Amino acid sequence: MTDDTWGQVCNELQKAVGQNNYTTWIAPLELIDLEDGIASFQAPTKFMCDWVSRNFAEPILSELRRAGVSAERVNISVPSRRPMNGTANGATRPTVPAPAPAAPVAKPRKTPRPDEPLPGAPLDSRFTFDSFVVGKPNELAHAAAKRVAEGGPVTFNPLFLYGGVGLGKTHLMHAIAHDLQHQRPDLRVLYLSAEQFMYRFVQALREKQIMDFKEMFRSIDVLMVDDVQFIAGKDSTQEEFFHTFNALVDQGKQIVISADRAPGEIKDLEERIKSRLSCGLVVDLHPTDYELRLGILQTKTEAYKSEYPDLKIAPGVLEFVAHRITSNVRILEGALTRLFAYGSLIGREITMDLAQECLKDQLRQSERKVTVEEIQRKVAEHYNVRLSDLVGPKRLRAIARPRQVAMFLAKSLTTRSLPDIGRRFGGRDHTTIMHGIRKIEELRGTDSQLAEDIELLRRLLES
Ligand SMILES: Nc1ncnc2c1ncn2[C@@H]1O[C@H](COP(=O)(O)OP(=O)(O)OP(=O)(O)O)[C@@H](O)[C@H]1O
Repeated sequence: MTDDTWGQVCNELQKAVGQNNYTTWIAPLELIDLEDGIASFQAPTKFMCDWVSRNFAEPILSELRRAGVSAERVNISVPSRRPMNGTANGATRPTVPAPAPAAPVAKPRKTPRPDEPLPGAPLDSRFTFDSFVVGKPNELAHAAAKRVAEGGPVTFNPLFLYGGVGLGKTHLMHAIAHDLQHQRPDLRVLYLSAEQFMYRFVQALREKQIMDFKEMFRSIDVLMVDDVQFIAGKDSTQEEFFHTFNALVDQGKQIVISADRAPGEIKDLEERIKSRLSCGLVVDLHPTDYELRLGILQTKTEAYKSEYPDLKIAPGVLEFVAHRITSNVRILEGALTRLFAYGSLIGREITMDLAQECLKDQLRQSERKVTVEEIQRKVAEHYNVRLSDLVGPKRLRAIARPRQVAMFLAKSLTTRSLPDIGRRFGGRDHTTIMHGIRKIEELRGTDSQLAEDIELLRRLLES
């Protein structure tokens, strides 16, 4: 086979397997010879040799045949000793032509040694299992993380942790890494964010070090990737992540992933990746409840007090903060730090008044803003009427009463004016709204069912 024929085959292969796969897997192959119907290639690493044999031998063979080469089999091997130029036996052989334009000369490749430090993100020494407070909303995630941290046989792969901002995903991943470092120092554990994964991948491409990148990632025993939603829509990074993921899972290595939502809900993430991510254990960290928030505040206060024994905090203050700041743990921690700083600066006990004064901005921000539309939706659901009827002109009592309840709640739970509320109820006049509100105020005193409904709706809307 001439170099021209092979060049032609390569062009067709690029179309058949895609540019990315071609560059990663086929371009680095070295064509050795074609004898007795066997097309022999050499791959730079064992991993690559296995991967290409499993995934690309078929397309290579069929493109060879289409180019008129009589080949029956493709054989890929790894050179026992590779001289810098030429092949194992020293003869100069045609190399697979690279499709990309000339790029900087690649640095010599190196195989990762087990003792070589991994290019992960630094671990926060405060994020341990000891400092993680467990409550109902996070108990499953905590238990699963603990299991992975034992470093025993892989039971679920991957462990996929998801939840809203600041609920402890990163904390748990760091805690796993800390424990593994102590209990299983023999394991190569790598924690990094999906953004860092992409950055390293792009850097490897730029520096023509992609094989080093692949080998490094495939040498890991426990890989943890934080905020995986970041790679959604980034095609080449997704592709590389997918291959890394598969290679590790195939080798029985543990993977832990975190994201801000469930795999199936991450927009612009390839279907095959979503399905791969879902096939282990998917656990969500629920928003905190009052007990968990209070537990976190108490734990952090105790830790603070052990360092600053003079700190005095009046009874009820932590309960007040846990009750009022409900957004996420990061904001809760921020509020507590602010309280401590304030208390130590003025050198007084942190009382309820002081807490209210010091946290007024946070308290205002975390006040839940209920909208008129939300109220209408919830009321319509509760009374089983259509939303369009609730805001429409129908005067039937079965619709008029829920509508008045919604008007009443809109006035008491939002800051909207009566004319504004009227506009949101199908353009009604403000006097109609006022009439509706008065009617409900009156009835509430006598109709206990109505009073109960209103209380329930209020709680639902404010939760
Ligand atoms: N259950 C908990 N016990 C103690 N601290 C917690 C708990 N949950 C969260 N935290 C603390 O809250 C802060 C935010 O947590 P973390 O960074 O792990 O959130 P995250 O879920 O990764 O958020 P993001 O999606 O923004 O990355 C950290 O300081 C962490 O220690």
